[in-house]
Amino acid sequence: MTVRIGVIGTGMIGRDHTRRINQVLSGAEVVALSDYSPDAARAVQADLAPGAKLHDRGEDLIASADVDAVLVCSTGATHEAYVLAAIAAGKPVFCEKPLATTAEAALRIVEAEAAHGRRLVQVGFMRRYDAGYRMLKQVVDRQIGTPLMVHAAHRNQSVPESYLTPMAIHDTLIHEIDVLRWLLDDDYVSAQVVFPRKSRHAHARLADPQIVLLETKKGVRIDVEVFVNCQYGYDIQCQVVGEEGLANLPEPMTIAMRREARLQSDILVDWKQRFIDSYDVELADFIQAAARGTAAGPTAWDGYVAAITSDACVEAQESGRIVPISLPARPAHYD
Ligand SMILES: NC(=O)c1ccc[n+]([C@@H]2O[C@H](COP(=O)([O-])OP(=O)(O)OC[C@H]3O[C@@H](n4cnc5c(N)ncnc54)[C@H](O)[C@@H]3O)[C@@H](O)[C@H]2O)c1
Ligand SMILES: O[C@H]1[C@H](O)[C@@H](O)[C@H](O)[C@@H](O)[C@H]1O
Repeated sequence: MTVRIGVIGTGMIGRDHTRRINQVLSGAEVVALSDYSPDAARAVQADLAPGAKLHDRGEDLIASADVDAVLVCSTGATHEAYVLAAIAAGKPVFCEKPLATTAEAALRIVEAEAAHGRRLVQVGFMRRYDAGYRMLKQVVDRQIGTPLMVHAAHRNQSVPESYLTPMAIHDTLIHEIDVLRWLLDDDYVSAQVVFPRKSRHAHARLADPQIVLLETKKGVRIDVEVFVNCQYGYDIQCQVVGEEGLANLPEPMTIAMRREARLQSDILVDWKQRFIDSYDVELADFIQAAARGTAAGPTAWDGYVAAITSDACVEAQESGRIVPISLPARPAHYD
């Protein structure tokens, strides 16, 4: 069976996922496209999906009888409405992170999926599919004893002026929020944000860098440096310290070169390259599950927990205080 997919939002990641589905993966085809800007959808149609139908409204794409499953790749604030519409139509939906921009909105999605009675939502937390994080998880689970601390860093080379202080949480840290609770099999109980000296490369409305301190239910202490104008490249670091040893996330594969009396290797600059394989694997998982009329991978519940945690971190940014995080009990169907 070929899963007929409609993509809503044809910006950077919507375009890249369309390429992936039509040129890299098997079992699916992008048959419909929609974007708030019709030119963006037309450009992706011309470049990557000549047979796809263009829809002015995402809601019409979701309702179309030609579409079996939906990818929501529009800007974060628009996700909730499209995911709810896909659930109402009974169609599997892959939603890019964040699932929603507030915890209340994410909860509405969790409740709609529960009322539907079957999993339909996969959230685009692709790091869970990354070979490096998967290797790290195996080591953390079996070889370094009880985890005690995590030191992590999320560095982007630079960000545009439209990127504001809270986006360091909703847009960037959200990857660590999800992947670290998965890695540790744990949840968060509190968040604090502290601000080091500001980089001169950060614009007026962005505090950069930031250090986010999270504490988990099991007592693990986590520090994540978010530094989105680090200048030198795109760099994701993660070190777990356990009772019997420590483990580091592997660096991306690169050539170590000896030249002109220097040992050198390249550092990536573009986030699209850093997790390129994991995007392929997450969408392959989505396609396989969608062919069975359901969803796999990171759940709406994971998206909801990430939203609660993000909200706490933003409150911590604003208040300067340690903000408690309390999660409702996880519904049994997400076990
Ligand atoms: N998983 C990842 O690593 C990753 C990477 C990048 C982006 N993302 C997420 O993907 C989403 C899109 O990010 P992007 O970088 O592609 O942004 P982008 O700005 O390049 O593209 C967003 C597109 O959505 C369209 N859009 C806006 N409102 C819309 C609406 N109401 N209906 C339909 N289309 C609408 C815009 O016209 C634009 O073409 C964001 O939620 C972002 O956080 C995830
Ligand atoms: O939307 C992007 C994307 O999620 C990247 O993975 C992250 O490193 C960036 O900080 C964020 O702006």
